[in-house]
Amino acid sequence: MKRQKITVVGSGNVGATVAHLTVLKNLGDVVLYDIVEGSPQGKSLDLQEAAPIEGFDCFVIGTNQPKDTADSDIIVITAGMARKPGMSRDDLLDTNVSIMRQVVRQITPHSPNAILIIVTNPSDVMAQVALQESGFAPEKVLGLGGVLDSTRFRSFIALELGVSFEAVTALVLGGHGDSMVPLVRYSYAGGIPIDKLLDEETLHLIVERTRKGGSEIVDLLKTGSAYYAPGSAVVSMMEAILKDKKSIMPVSAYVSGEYGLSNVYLGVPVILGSHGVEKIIELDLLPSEHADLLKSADGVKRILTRT
Ligand SMILES: NC(=O)C1=CN([C@@H]2O[C@H](COP(=O)(O)OP(=O)(O)OC[C@H]3O[C@@H](n4cnc5c(N)ncnc54)[C@H](O)[C@@H]3O)[C@@H](O)[C@H]2O)C=CC1
Ligand SMILES: O=C([O-])CC(=O)C(=O)O
Repeated sequence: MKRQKITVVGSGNVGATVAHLTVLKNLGDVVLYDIVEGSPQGKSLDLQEAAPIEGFDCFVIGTNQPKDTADSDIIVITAGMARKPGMSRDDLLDTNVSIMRQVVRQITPHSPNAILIIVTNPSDVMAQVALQESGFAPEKVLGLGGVLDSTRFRSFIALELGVSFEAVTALVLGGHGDSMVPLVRYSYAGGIPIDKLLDEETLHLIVERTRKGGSEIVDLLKTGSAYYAPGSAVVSMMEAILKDKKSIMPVSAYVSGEYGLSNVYLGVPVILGSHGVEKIIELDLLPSEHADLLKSADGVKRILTRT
């Protein structure tokens, strides 16, 4: 069987965490790429040296050469600036859009069959930039958002109920920003709808905390943004693709008519497998939920016009 090859662009907090989790789960060989000399090389050697203890059989290399990423099955792009307190994700647009264009132009021609997972913020807009620059099919380009926002939502519900984290499933749709749409109606603990277990006011507080989940970490860290939960979210998406799991998860996908929306990346539930986004699932939304989704899409489209 061919060894799977995963390129992680950007060897900073999120990139290094993704690389670490990837090898711990034995998902494939990892190439860590960055423009800064020494950082990807040092981090990858450090990771490689954990192999005998952790029992993984993956090669990890660090590089500043795009050609070393050739023939990757998945390319995760985390290159770019992270926000600091007081900034929104959209404030990163101008800096990160030029980094995204440069990275996609340099890296993707070496791996024409790869699936791209875009992490760099604002991630819905960056996914669209990556789509344009790569010329890849839309189902092969997806963004991180919903899986991270949903794991935060799930964590807050589990903490409030004092139950197993695993027992909670929950869904967050929309753009990965303050107008994301946590769906209480599609969230369960042990199969029980959460509105049967928590009162309206508590649910409202949990929804608001989820919407501001990224900022909550930024305000605590002060020097950058979250990376452990984002790393886990990315690796769960990678695993779905590499193992052709047909997982149902909310990812930022290119919608073409679904939910009455077109030509925009937005968090929607999809079936994720070896072909990338294999199907977008259209849920029956209440008028208020649909209105929230449209509002969130408008926000993404507004930023898109500035690229
Ligand atoms: N979509 C999401 O849910 C999330 C998105 N993010 C975003 O991910 C990005 C990365 O965050 P961190 O890893 O915390 O930042 P970081 O500052 O720790 O790492 C960024 C890395 O990108 C590298 N880089 C910059 N320009 C590059 C280029 N042209 N080519 C290759 N590498 C380049 C830097 O040298 C640095 O190593 C940020 O934009 C952040 O907002 C972070 C968490 C979640
Ligand atoms: O908040 C940020 O800037 C990073 C991010 O997207 C998140 O943690 O949700």
